[in-house]
Amino acid sequence: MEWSRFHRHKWDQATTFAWKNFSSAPVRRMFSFVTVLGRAALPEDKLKELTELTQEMKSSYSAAKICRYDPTRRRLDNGDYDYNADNDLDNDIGCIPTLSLEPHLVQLMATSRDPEELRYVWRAWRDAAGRPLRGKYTRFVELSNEAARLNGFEDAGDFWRSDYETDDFEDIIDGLWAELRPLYEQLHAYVRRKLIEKYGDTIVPPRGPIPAHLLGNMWAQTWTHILDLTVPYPGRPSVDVTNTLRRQGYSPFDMFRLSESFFISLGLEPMPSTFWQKSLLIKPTDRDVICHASAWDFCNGIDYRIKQCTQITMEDMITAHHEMGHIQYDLQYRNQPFIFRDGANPAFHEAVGDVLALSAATPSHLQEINLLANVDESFENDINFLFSMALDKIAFLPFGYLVDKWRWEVFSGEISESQYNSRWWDLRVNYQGVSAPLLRDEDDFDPGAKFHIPANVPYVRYFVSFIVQFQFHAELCKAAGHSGPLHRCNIYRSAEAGRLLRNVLSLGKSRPWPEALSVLTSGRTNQLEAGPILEYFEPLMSWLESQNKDEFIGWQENEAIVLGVV
Ligand SMILES: O=C(CCC(O)(O)[C@H](Cc1ccccc1)NC(=O)c1ccccc1)N[C@@H](Cc1c[nH]c2ccccc12)C(=O)O
Ligand SMILES: [Zn+2]
Repeated sequence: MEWSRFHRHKWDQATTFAWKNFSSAPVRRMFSFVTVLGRAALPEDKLKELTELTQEMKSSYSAAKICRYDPTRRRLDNGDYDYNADNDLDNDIGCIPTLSLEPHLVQLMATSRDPEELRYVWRAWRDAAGRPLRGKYTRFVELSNEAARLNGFEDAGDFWRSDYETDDFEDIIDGLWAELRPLYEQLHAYVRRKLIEKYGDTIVPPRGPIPAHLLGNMWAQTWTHILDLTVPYPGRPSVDVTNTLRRQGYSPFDMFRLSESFFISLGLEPMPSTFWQKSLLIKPTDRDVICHASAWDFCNGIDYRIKQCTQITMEDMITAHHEMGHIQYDLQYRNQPFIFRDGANPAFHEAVGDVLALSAATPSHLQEINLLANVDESFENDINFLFSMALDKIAFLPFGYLVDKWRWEVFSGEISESQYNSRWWDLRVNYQGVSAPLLRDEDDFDPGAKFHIPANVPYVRYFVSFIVQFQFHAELCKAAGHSGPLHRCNIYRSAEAGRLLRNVLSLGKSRPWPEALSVLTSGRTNQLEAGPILEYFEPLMSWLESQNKDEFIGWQENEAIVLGVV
């Protein structure tokens, strides 16, 4: 509470100055930030309620557990699994919920190929993590909007979008999605065909949305875990090096060291020594922690930490790069005035680590660090690599887009509490072309089963990051003197690429992000552009179009197969 009283006092002071007329642009910029108080603008009692609500939602989500799938458990007369059997203990088959999202359910959703087990896990997680938050969320929205209005914004969504310092942000996002949707639809059609080959067309509708539980991820936001079912040219060395990492005895620390060595090879900063002592890289066994990965800057130029419940998988190696990218950005702008120690916009912060991972994940780099056997640069291997990258970077786009589309409409009141879940599934079908594998209603709260909703972390930053990271990749590859297809570029050890990256990251938030983009591109552009990501995936787009020539592209909502559960 102390801090907010001090903060409000500074706010009162700052808002009394006629700072908007100050002659110095950086000083005006500083005042424009320090006069935004956020939730501390609320009266004490409401601030307390909002803080407690957020804490309750986060701990409820982090503690959620489900029972093991047991196919022998009682079934309804229509043959469906009786989910309620878990709870009424009188028939002595009640269970003890023991499975957590990380690592158990992540692992199950990635590796199970039993549609019934997948459907059980998909639903049980939403019962345990999403449903209990529904009532809290409505009050949370009210208080968040009140705080935003006290800061002069329309609502909390308006406040969040202000981080991008442009009044046509939604148009920009819509335009980028329109450019990328054709590529997504081609990937979606190809993957749907492969899932029909695996599971049959009674489960996967040939012209409809893909049931969300079959895509290898709890939210169907990344499809990398069904690479084995969908890879274009099977029988070649897999670019998923999970097994090699395990065979070579990699520890979580080794994976973070691997990421650090990539940063150092570019001339960027090593992790401070305290990082290795104070970070939490392994899930503790004695207490519940919030396992969702995060990176922390303790604002003293020394103490920086990552918290990640790391598994030895390729996915977690990529995430390690992502998290370390946050720390690297923190280190690069640590000499800026305090108020400017932030990303040029939130997407830049999400992009840093991913840019390096675009090089680190290339087959040539994986060979260089002995994680992949020598593979020849054949057309088939190229397509396999691009396809596996698309299962992450392209599959994610509509999800990255729709999460905050839903939240902005909740904050603005376009979506009322009675529509939370139906509007969520409208967006999931419309943008992502995925459907719920069983009936949903307004007792469910499926958005709440995704970390960023209870944790109140904005999400469109990832959509923008997945686009801008390819602009970074293209420019750094140019600086590194790369020639040839963009997807083969590896900037490892390039001092020139490192210098350009440092020039952009060290700006922090001292300049509007278009100026940071102008530095990145040597003045060629200052806008978000889909060109680089489309260029990167161009060979795959042509290949998919030829593979899909007899395929139904897109999906019809009424084709969705939804199995009712009484
Ligand atoms: O949430 C994350 C990674 C976590 C984070 O690093 O973005 C973390 C989220 C967070 C924010 C606030 C409190 C707790 C967690 N963000 C940070 O740690 C962070 C650090 C410094 C500045 C800004 C954010 N990724 C998203 C999007 C995503 C999916 N697949 C990916 C692959 C690579 C990179 C991102 C993703 C997700 O898992 O759905
Ligand atoms: Zn992040």
